Amino acid sequence: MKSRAAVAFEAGKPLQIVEIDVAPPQAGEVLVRITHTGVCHTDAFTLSGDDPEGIFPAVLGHEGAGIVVEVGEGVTSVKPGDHVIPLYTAECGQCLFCKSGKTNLCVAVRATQGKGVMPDGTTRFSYNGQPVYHYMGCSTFSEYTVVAEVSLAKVNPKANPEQVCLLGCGVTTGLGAVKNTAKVQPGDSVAVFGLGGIGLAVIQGAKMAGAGRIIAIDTNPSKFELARTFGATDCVNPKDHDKPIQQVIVEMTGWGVDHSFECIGNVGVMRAALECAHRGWGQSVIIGVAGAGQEISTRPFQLVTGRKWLGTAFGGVKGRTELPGMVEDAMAGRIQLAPFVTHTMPLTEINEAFDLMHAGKSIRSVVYY
Ligand SMILES: NC(=O)C1=CN([C@@H]2O[C@H](COP(=O)(O)OP(=O)(O)OC[C@H]3O[C@@H](n4cnc5c(N)ncnc54)[C@H](O)[C@@H]3O)[C@@H](O)[C@H]2O)C=CC1
Ligand SMILES: N[C@@H](CCC(=O)N[C@@H](CSC=O)C(=O)NCC(=O)O)C(=O)O
Ligand SMILES: [Zn+2]
Ligand SMILES: [Zn+2]
Repeated sequence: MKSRAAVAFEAGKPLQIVEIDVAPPQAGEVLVRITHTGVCHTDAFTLSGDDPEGIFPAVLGHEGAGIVVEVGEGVTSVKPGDHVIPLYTAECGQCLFCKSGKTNLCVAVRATQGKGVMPDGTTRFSYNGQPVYHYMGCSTFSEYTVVAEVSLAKVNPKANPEQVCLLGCGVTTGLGAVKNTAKVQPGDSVAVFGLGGIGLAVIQGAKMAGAGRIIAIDTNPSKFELARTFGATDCVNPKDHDKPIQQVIVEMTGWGVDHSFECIGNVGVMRAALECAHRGWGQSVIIGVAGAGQEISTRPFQLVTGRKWLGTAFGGVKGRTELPGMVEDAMAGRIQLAPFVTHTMPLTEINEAFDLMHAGKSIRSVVYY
């Protein structure tokens, strides 16, 4: 079948809106009509050419909501008409990782997903007879996409897709990082570096966890108002200080914060986030994705004196098990999604979403089909 799609033909170039061919779902696969998709910084990261797993031409996008159109052989957990959120972190329930009870990092389709193909090693997308690759197992920048059954969470059909698509990545990652990775406790102090969709979701999660002081840090002060709305108690612009930001945070708090979160993808800031954690027990969670060849560093003394460095993917959330409940929470107002959606646009204007992100003018742009 034909599908309108925004294709990344080349790194560093705008997406092109074209009509691609989408082959039918094979065994264990599902054809989904995407109705809405958020644009996450990770899409921009891969488009920039910095992603070691980046492969072109590809249909990017991984923060979507849609409706099942057709299922391949053997698919039993979803049927045509079901409302779904594609998952870049699958949940098969059978692999070593799923069964461990220790992680959400299912490996069922991860190896082929990283190569831009479906589990059988081939792609369902083509343009002018040439292969176009999948992305993060989702490819939500195509109106019709093919996804592995294990990469779909079935959700309440009454949910607003313009908002719940954000549970496909940004908001879930931030909330989950607080709850599952850092395990923030009532009264704990928190520092959040980077106030995009991820950082603001961390702030929302910290507030929900009953955190005491929540320090929001960004070089773009236009982000502070929304950060305060979500629960930030202090807002800090590193550019206003003539000393390292970690020193600023330590001086503000005495010994540093109980938890810090890096939500940018900047290895220098990752170091600062670790070094503003409390002596003896402070921990720092890396959420941001850094480019190929980048490495983190700090003095080992920072760890010797009790700080911990952690990381999280999709906030440690098991998508098929937990997303349906998170959608219910959003519908009941227990999770706020509306404030994240600063812009909406049709697919034809998707490049504007990237421009707004790079200009620091958006939190989330949601594209509709
Ligand atoms: N680990 C995971 O599962 C996930 C990771 N990510 C990653 O999280 C990061 C954030 O994503 P988004 O919120 O979508 O990005 P965004 O671009 O919307 O927000 C980033 C924020 O960081 C701020 N910033 C940039 N440099 C800074 C600096 N030196 N100091 C302080 N603030 C600075 C920007 O002004 C902006 O407000 C990206 O690296 C993305 O790839 C995103 C989703 C899931
Ligand atoms: N492909 C990159 C790494 C990209 C990455 O770290 N992705 C995050 C999700 S970012 C979402 O917006 C993640 O969950 N990683 C775990 C995974 O299994 O991909 C590289 O190769 O460096
Ligand atoms: Zn994302
Ligand atoms: Zn698994």
